[in-house]
Amino acid sequence: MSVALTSSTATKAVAAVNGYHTNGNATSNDPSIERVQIIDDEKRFTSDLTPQIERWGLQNAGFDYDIVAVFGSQSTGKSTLLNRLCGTNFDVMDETRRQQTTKDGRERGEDQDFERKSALFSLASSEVLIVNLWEHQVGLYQGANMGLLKTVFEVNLGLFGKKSADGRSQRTLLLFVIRDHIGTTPLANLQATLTADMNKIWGSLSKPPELNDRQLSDYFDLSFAALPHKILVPDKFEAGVQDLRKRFTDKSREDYVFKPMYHKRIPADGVAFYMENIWEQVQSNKDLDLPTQQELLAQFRCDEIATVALSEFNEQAKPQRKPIESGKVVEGLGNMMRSWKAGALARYDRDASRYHQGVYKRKRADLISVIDSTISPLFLGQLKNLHKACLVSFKKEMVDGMRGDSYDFAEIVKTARTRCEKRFLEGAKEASLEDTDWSYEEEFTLLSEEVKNVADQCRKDETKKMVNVIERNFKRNISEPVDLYLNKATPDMWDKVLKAFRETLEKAESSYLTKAKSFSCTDEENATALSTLRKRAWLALRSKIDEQTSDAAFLAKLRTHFEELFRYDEHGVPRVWKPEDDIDGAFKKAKDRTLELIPLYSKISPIEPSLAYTLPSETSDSLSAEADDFDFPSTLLIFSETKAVDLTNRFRKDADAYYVEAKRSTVATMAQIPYWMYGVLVVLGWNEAMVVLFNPLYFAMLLVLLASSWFIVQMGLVGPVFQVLRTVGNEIQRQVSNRLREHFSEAALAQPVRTQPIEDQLENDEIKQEVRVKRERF
Ligand SMILES: Nc1nc2c(ncn2[C@@H]2O[C@H](COP(=O)(O)OP(=O)(O)OP(=O)(O)O)[C@@H](O)[C@H]2O)c(=O)[nH]1
Repeated sequence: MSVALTSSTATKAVAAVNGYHTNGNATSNDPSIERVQIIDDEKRFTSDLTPQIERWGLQNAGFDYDIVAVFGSQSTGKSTLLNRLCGTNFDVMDETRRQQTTKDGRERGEDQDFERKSALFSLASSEVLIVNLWEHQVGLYQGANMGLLKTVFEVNLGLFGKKSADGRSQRTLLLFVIRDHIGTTPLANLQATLTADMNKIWGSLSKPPELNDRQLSDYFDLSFAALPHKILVPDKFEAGVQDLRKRFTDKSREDYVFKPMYHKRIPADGVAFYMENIWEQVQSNKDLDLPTQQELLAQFRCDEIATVALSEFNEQAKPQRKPIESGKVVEGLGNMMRSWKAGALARYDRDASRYHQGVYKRKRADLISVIDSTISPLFLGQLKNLHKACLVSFKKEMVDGMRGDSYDFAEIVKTARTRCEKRFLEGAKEASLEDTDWSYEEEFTLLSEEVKNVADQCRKDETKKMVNVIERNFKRNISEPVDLYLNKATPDMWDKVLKAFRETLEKAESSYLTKAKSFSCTDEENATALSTLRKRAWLALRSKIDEQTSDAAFLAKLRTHFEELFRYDEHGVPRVWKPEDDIDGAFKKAKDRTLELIPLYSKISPIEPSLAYTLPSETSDSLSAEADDFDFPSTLLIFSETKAVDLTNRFRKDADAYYVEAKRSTVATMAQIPYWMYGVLVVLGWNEAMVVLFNPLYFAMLLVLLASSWFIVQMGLVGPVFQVLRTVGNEIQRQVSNRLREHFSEAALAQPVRTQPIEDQLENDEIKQEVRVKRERF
């Protein structure tokens, strides 16, 4: 596809730029053939070029476009030629009216400067500059407008004299189209004349000193074409134009005009900006340095392209920001980021790689760094979320693993840690992009530390649990021996208790050590746990002892002991006190021996010194959060002195009560019926017994009575029958008493037997008083 650009004669060169589009009303609605006036009458560059390039469908054409400019005197058929060569629709002057379509210099006044600038602009922009002239103008310096050409060459040297950044000189094709060629003078001759003229002009140029030795051929290729007379031989003219057109369209031809070396290498999407820049430079009369222009253009365009690529990239990245910020691990984030980045770079490369390579590469590096810095928060967020998720699943795995009764703690930690770290590393690697300085090492170290802390905490909890279980078992195991030994007060009682304590503790310790192996506890931890265990065991023992030596329990023990001594004889037979028995002596002995137990129980002190157990006082319970002030020696003491005195007193009261009871029982024995009374009864009751035996009725009743008694005894109903009888008797007695009370006065009934009061025989005044009160109340 070609874009045509026209220029004009020396006087019309200014108009030429405008003239390209002067009558630029579209003759068709087809946007692909719409025209645009690039520079208006006010020398302003149009803002409509970029949209027009899009409408032409050239936006993404890259280098696949060409620019041709035409240069020539007024009304030399420039529009006619371009319309035929390039399919444009420039207005052609009406042949009958001879009014030019390109605005004349006369209309805008003689503006040599604008003329020069427009020529300059045309040359800088196009690959092929058509120099359009009548045959008869050949060899005529003024007529062929060679003055302007000279200027163009001079400026051109300023423009293209220097080599571009990539080392090549910008070349332009000058295509001389000789119009109304009659044929008298062969084209070769005309060509030679024009070439000679060109070289002459070149020679007369005032060149910059450093370019003094440069030839015309260093910058320009000359090419020639002749067209027959359009009016006289229209058919031949049209055929000639069609033939010339092939040089514009057929790439395979050797004389194809748009050779790549003439191309300005400006991508189509940057042409507008490039042209505008050139025009601005031309306008401000600055020295035109095309390589710099190309660089400037590249910077501008690369920025634009990068911005587009970046906005597309941001659109893609945006939806992932929320889930990551909300703490979610986005699966396949790395792949997504990779594909966004690759997409953005591909987009950039496609459009920007055609521009100045240095700029393109520099901007590409900038783009990469912007992309990386945009997605690096996603990467960091993903790492953080991964860290959290891995830690949570590690904890869960630990908890699940420790749910059963039998498990290998070390194995559970190992498996869970390996899985957690593997998951993190896989996720982190997936999210890391190549060619970045992103690192997940720090996060990984943090995770490893936290995993270790969690594992340590679990181990501590487990150790605590284990110590608690062992402690419970210990308590269970120590309970029975302590009960047994403390209930039987013997001098070596504490030896037995401590021996049982040591044995049970040894078992508990070895059970701890066996289990602790799978926990991979350190020696230090083991030492702490064992010392805690010992302390707790000791306290458990002590609490068991406390249970056995509580006031009530201990007094009961003393009473039992005393009873055994006082109420039972040495064979364990209960004593029945007789008046002649030495109750006082037995009482004193039993009491003294019982009181001996108080010092025995008051302190944990074995007879065998090796059995004595000690714990360092600073032993702390590292597995319990409670602060404690443990003082081992004080735990050996069961009763204080005061407490011992108190217990002694309380026991004495109990013992005295026993003594009173014993004394009473002798009084009760004394109150029994004397044996001789039974003899008197037999003698006096003999007659009555005989009557019963010899009276058939009484005898039968006696038999019935005896049979009933035998039956009751056989059925084991003696107890219930006595109970019934007792109840009935009591009731009768109560009834009789009531009746009697009604008939007799209290004075007649109250005739107490005067005996010496029992309390007078007691030693203790307090007990005396108590017995007295009780008796009076009774
Ligand atoms: N004799 C002759 N006349 C031509 C030729 N080509 C075009 N014309 C006629 O010349 C007149 C001017 O043609 P244009 O194509 O408008 O010329 P132009 O150079 O574009 O004119 P301006 O833009 O006004 O400078 C028209 O009437 C054409 O028909 C040619 O090769 N020979």
